[in-house]
Amino acid sequence: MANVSDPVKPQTETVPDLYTGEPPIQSAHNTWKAVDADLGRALGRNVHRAWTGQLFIQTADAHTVTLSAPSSFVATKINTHYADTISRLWEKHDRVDPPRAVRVVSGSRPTSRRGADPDSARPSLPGIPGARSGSSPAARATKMTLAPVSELARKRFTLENFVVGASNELAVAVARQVIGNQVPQYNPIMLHGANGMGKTHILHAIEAEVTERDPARRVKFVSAEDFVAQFVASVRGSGREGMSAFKASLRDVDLLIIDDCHFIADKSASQEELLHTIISMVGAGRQILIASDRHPDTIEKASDRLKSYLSSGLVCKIGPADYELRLRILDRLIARRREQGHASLAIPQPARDHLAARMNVTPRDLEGAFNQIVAQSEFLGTPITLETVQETLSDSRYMTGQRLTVDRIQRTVCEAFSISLTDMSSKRRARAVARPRQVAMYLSKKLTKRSLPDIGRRFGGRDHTTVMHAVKRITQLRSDDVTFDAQVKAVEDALKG
Ligand SMILES: Nc1ncnc2c1ncn2[C@@H]1O[C@H](COP(=O)(O)OP(=O)(O)OP(=O)(O)O)[C@@H](O)[C@H]1O
Repeated sequence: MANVSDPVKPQTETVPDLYTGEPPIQSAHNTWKAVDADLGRALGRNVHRAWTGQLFIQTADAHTVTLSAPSSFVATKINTHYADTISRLWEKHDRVDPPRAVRVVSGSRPTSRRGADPDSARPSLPGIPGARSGSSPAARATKMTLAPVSELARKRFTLENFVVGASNELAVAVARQVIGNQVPQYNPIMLHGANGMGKTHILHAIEAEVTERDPARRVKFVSAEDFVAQFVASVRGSGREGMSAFKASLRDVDLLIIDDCHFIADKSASQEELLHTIISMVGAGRQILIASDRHPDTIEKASDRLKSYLSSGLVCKIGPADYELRLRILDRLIARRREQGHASLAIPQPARDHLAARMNVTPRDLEGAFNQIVAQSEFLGTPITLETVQETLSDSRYMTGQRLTVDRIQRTVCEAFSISLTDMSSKRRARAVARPRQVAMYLSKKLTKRSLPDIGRRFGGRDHTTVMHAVKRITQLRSDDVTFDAQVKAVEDALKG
């Protein structure tokens, strides 16, 4: 069995497995195909694409499979949020009997000219390899959730490293308020914003700063996925005591942080448990901080009661980063890379401008493109120029993030006007719903190549004349009403970057 304190070694054990007859690395690849497909379904396409979809098989032997993430940040996020799901699915699909332990490390592909990231020596899934034979999923879930954020993550995800702009300044102010005040001013606090906007960064920064400033203040950070896994495990397996222990582990703290809460939405029993957790924390005067990729009102399948409690304290949005903020994030990335020993790293101004202008989706995409450009220049020993940046960004992976679809327009409009996605296709005619719907139709016509009938179909099967009317109405309103015009322009800018 691989010792997690060893650095990642090339795969050594090539003896075919007695059960499958396949070499371990081959069966690992085959198993991964099935797990990869299931992960997309279990976590949702966006989450999978952003995180677990980036994993690849690093090594495999008869006992352990090592999955590698492209950076220590991605490895940390996967280990703190998705490790249990990966383990569970691996166990389900592994072609080797008994199923192998899985661990996630950060590091480059085996064919790379570079060695594995030193981070990879860290035990990324504490307890997993040694615990496989005897430990229950619940026990493993608990261990994983309690795994401390790595030192590296702690140093990196600080408020100091978080670049503040108009789209996130409220969230940062709220974070500072939570860090500085033991007595909650607003409770619960709900932080929402699309994937990759920096929610997890802020949450980790709060956790780290509170722990450092005041070790007596008990802080618990849990992903919604682990919340569900532990809740289900305690319902199924460990009787009344297990359930009490689960509740206590969440509620007997001074600050409870729950990430990716939208994950709980379609799980009714977990929703109920979350609701009672919120009520209990607020009632006891203990701070609860929750992050989600959307406004509570637009979490489909969340009960009205849960939505109402989630919105009952303070709801704080992190909006899309504008060009100026993206440029400053880029500067921060460059400065950090220089501090890490790449003192000569240089990106000429036109290349920086191009990068910040093109990578108009999220800070995560910007960071991914930056890493790609720097790595390419290091590996090839070539300088970074406007041309090399243009070439890298023409890669389809970066282009797909920017493609404007009716679906993306609808989601962005819903977020901007705080209505639910179902309202886009509903028959509701109240102005609070009908106007944003018209805005989404107008923007779909303006920003995509879709025909009027096609757009109509995507709004609950409406006629093309309805879309035409929406386009006329919004055009008229924009010229009559400057405030409304500014509102629509903000949405359009966010979509175009
Ligand atoms: N304002 C910012 N300044 C510096 N880095 C940022 C900023 N916003 C985001 N990032 C970086 O972008 C990456 C993605 O951020 P993070 O994972 O916190 O997003 P998220 O909103 O939690 O996404 P998800 O919903 O997918 O979990 C991280 O590397 C984070 O450090």
